[in-house]
Amino acid sequence: MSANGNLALFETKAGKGRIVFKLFSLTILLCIFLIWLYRLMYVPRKGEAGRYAWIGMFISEVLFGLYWIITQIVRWNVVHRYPFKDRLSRRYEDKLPGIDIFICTADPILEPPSIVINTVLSVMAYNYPPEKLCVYLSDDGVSELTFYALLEASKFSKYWIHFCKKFAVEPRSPESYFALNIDLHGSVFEQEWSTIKKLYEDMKTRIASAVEKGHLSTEIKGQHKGFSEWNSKVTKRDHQSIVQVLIDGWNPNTVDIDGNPLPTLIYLSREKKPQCAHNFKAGAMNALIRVSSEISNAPIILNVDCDMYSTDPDAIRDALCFFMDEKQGQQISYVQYPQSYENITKNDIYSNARFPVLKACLPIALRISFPHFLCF
Ligand SMILES: O=c1ccn([C@@H]2O[C@H](COP(=O)(O)OP(=O)(O)O[C@H]3O[C@H](CO)[C@@H](O)[C@H](O)[C@H]3O)[C@@H](O)[C@H]2O)c(=O)[nH]1
Ligand SMILES: [Mn+2]
Repeated sequence: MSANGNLALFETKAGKGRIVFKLFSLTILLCIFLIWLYRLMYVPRKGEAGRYAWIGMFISEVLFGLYWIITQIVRWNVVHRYPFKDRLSRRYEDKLPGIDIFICTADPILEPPSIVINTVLSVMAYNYPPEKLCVYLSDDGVSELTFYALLEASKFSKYWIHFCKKFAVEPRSPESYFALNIDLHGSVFEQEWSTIKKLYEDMKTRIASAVEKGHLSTEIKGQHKGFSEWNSKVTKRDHQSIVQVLIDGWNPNTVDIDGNPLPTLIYLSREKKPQCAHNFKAGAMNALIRVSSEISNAPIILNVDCDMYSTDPDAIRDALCFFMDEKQGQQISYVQYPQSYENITKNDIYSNARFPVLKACLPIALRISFPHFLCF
């Protein structure tokens, strides 16, 4: 129960088996100490064989031991946190805050535009009032192709967001959604599914052919005034700042195919000069904060890398349960979503799926039970 008699927006529950875990952990700690003691007591004397190998082993064991002790800190008092979105809606549906969503991309080859727009579309389609969402794509690769793909995505979003909300589809990255084996029940759904899939495939083909050519036709460049920012002087390490509004959500005429408002969508490529350090993602985030503070200035910022997408359309509402809880919200300034991975090799010998991390460590380290962001 929170201060003014309302039920709390999230709940904290102690994890099970904490005592057993602590006992288990202490036995390992004891073993580590015994190994260190053994190494110290039997160091080979000067001139004896194996002295340096012994000392090397001891140093490694001390480092690994200390690392292990640090990892135990986050597992010591396991708690899980559960957000209550229904309570949030009941109390704050009319007063939900604006959200600025920052997506970072840096290289159109390593992070292909077709992947970047899937990230963009997945966050534009959140179950959240669109007029309160402002999506910024920061492009450190200053790529015309990325800008073109975003322009295409801004047009497709008018169909996609409407389709997602009408049929409550998940996930909201079109690439991942259309890769699912879906039971196409009911004629209305089937018809709309096919229409949207065709629009998506056509868009993908147009983007792929532009990427393959490596440049854009005059016809494409005529589609938006923003293309005029690119000239022969623009290089990845030296260019002026580019800010282009692709969807102006504040304009009442900007609507989806059913007349519903759309989230704002903005392209940003911060200024870069060869003599100034650009500071990678951190530099991009600083630029995003400065630009967004002049445009939307939302009190909450959501940051997503361009090589992942949001798997839960209610992810924002989950985080808001933590920030807006009347009693504890003031003490929370940061919420981390767990990540999981697609495109894993068959037997996942390097544990890229990070099953143990996701199922065992993250809920503990982050102390939340949460929807995921999925990496491509
Ligand atoms: O000059 C740069 C370099 C990178 N990025 C972006 O930063 C993000 C992360 O970079 P990446 O190379 O993909 O790093 P990862 O190791 O995949 O990402 C993890 O590690 C990063 C560095 O610790 C964190 O910033 C990320 O959130 C985390 O997912 C990506 O969206 C990039 O596009 C930029 O915007 N500008
Ligand atoms: Mn990455």
